[in-house]
Amino acid sequence: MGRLATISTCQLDQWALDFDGNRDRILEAIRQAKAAGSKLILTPELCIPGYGLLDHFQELDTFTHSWEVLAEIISSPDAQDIIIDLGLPIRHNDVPHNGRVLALNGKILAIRPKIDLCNDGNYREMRYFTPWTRYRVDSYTLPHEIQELTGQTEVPIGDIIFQTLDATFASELCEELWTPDSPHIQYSLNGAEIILNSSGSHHELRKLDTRINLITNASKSGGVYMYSNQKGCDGDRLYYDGCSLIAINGQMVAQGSQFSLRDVEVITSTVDLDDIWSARQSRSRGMQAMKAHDFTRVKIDFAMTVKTRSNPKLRIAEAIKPRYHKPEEEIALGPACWLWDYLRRSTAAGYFVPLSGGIDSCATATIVFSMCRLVIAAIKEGDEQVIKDATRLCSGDDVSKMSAQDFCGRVFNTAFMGMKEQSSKETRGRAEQLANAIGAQHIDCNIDEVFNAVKNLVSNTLDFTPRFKVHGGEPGENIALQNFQSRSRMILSYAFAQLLPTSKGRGGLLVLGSANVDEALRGYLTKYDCSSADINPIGGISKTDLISFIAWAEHAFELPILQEFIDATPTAELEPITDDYVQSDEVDMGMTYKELSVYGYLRKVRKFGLYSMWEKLCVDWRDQYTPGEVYTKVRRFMWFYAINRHKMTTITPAYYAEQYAPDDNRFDLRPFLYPSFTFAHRKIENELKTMEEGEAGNAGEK
Ligand SMILES: Nc1ncnc2c1ncn2[C@@H]1O[C@H](COP(=O)(O)OP(=O)(O)OC[C@H]2O[C@@H]([n+]3cccc(C(=O)O)c3)[C@H](O)[C@@H]2O)[C@@H](O)[C@H]1O
Ligand SMILES: Nc1ncnc2c1ncn2[C@@H]1O[C@H](COP(=O)(O)OP(=O)(O)OP(=O)(O)O)[C@@H](O)[C@H]1O
Ligand SMILES: NC(=O)CC[C@H](N)C(=O)O
Repeated sequence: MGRLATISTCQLDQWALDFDGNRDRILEAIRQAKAAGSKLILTPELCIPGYGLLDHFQELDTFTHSWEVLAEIISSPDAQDIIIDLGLPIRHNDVPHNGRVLALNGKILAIRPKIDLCNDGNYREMRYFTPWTRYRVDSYTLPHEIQELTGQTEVPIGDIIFQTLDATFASELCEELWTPDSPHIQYSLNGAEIILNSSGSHHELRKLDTRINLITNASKSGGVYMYSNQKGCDGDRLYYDGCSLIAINGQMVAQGSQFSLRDVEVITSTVDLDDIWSARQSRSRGMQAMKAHDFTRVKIDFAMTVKTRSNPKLRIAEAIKPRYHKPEEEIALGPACWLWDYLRRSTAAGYFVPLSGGIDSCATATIVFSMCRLVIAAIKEGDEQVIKDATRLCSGDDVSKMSAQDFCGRVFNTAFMGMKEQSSKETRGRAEQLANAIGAQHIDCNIDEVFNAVKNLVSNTLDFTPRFKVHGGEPGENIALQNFQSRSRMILSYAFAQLLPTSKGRGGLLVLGSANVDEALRGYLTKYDCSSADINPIGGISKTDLISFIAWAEHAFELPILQEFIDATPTAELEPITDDYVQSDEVDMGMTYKELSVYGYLRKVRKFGLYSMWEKLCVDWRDQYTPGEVYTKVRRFMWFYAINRHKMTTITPAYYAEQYAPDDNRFDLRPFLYPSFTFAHRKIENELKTMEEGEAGNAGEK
């Protein structure tokens, strides 16, 4: 008894097309795994070029450079005597595949191409890769340079199981785990002891639970399941959230961090492969195993395990409980890590936020502060890369003794841009107090001059003076006047971001947006106002989640001022305040933020049209609203959604965090010029009529 295998997985903060950096991070992970006594290391999906290359996967250079980097890795003296599982695109018979290359001691063992590609939501793998056919195995002719390096010409490529002298394992790539008929089922029935899952899986609020359930379920009938994921922002809207882990027989024994600024994190465990035996001793499994597909086995002349007796001190990993963050923590940490990667990789000098005193820009600013807290914590832990990047951002100054507030003051500027009449002293005061509390450099100014200049120019040119609604103006005039203000703020934001003394990096300060996912869905924003920014950390987060986040951050970040943001009624402050009128978001929108979350979920996640949405809500909301009232609500939502959909084509790139994000650029592809939904309206109205007639009939019978 006792076949002890010490094995490693890792999470790497790769960057699309950063071949040098990606290679260095992979080699560092291999070094750390070897230092921990590992005989096998798993790396994330497509980790050599990076996962998020999108159409760069169609370039031949990407294939060539990936092999060149692979050659550098496998020939490195640091990468010997350990089985290495690497991710790169593979061209076989001129068909592109998303592949894994397994190597040992400078030789290629075999190639495992991905069978089930991911093509939902943000994923477009079918655009660049062809799925490998299940159970197929071919011979692959290695690129000439690799032939020269390894002395090999051909290696097996396909759906295979690997067999060392003392253990068996097989690869399963990311999405393959998420399918109903995952390859690991057949591998496991064939006796494969370890499944190696390499992933490029992004953060989404409350998603980790699904991932961990899939992994623990995949190993519950006996076996080891290793999971390796990318981490960080690799050049796009997604944050890959690590959580690489090792499980055995349905129980987790190791889990990597979900959010951290560490570029390389290696997770190593020693597992006893003989522990798998007992978990596989059911006759029903045995009978299924007799009928399992017979896989090609790639034999490896290498021992992965040691006997317990030869190393009695080796500690076998024990079961641990999965670690989940609360959604509020996920909001604080995920976008903060993403912002840090974006800042250091863009080489900009810092961030700028137009701070209104409302909850959304407050959330964006608090996330920047969260980033500063993470940076300072990483500096204290001695993270060399973070120290280097932070020192650059602070113009070479010593960062070792800085507080989060000190660092924030070096990389973050905010500005309140008020109107003398419309901006209340409360919003102005809140903005300033928040900036002071987090240490940001703050500007307080009024934009009346710009507003009046635009208004006068337009009035003189058109010989027509627009008036606010409260002064007797028509809706169109009222909105035009609001938009003069909001669009001027956008121009001023860019002017400040470019010219503030802190703007010493390439591109100055990056302007952050703070339109939330619900406003985007309803179109409650002015096109090209401050909703237009460089990037937006909260554009994929709902208003309700943002409020909970601010409530959490008040205590977690010791910022008492945040309570005042929660207590305030959300208002755009774009219309003059009078004795009996203060503009309020939910009144303006004609729906609540809570309702918007429901519509967003039904439209995108449940894939409901107007009619199905009405049917569903007639049931879900039956205690509050009649079917007729539900119809009015759904119809109103779809109307605003449709007339404002064009705003999604230019919406600022946002951290993707919510399943119902309406971002038209990558995630939610739909038309932006809609007809009115007369067909669905008529159908519902007919049904309402039938319902009314039925009720009248029933009443008559009584
Ligand atoms: N089908 C179509 N395809 C392409 N473009 C189309 C279009 N229809 C209109 N447009 C364009 O869009 C323009 C109308 O959109 P836009 O200029 O944005 O203006 P609009 O949506 O009419 O008004 C902005 C709304 O957002 C509210 N707001 C503004 C600022 C902040 C907040 C907040 O608290 O969050 C709320 C404000 O109170 C108002 O209700 C048209 O003038 C036209 O240029
Ligand atoms: N007085 C202001 N000073 C600075 N920026 C402002 C001001 N008013 C609005 N903004 C910017 O414009 C964005 C959208 O405006 P608005 O406040 O109307 O909408 P919001 O999405 O409800 O945001 P918030 O909750 O931050 O107020 C804000 O998030 C903020 O970045
Ligand atoms: N890269 C992939 O195959 C992604 C798979 C899966 N849908 C996830 O989000 O993790």
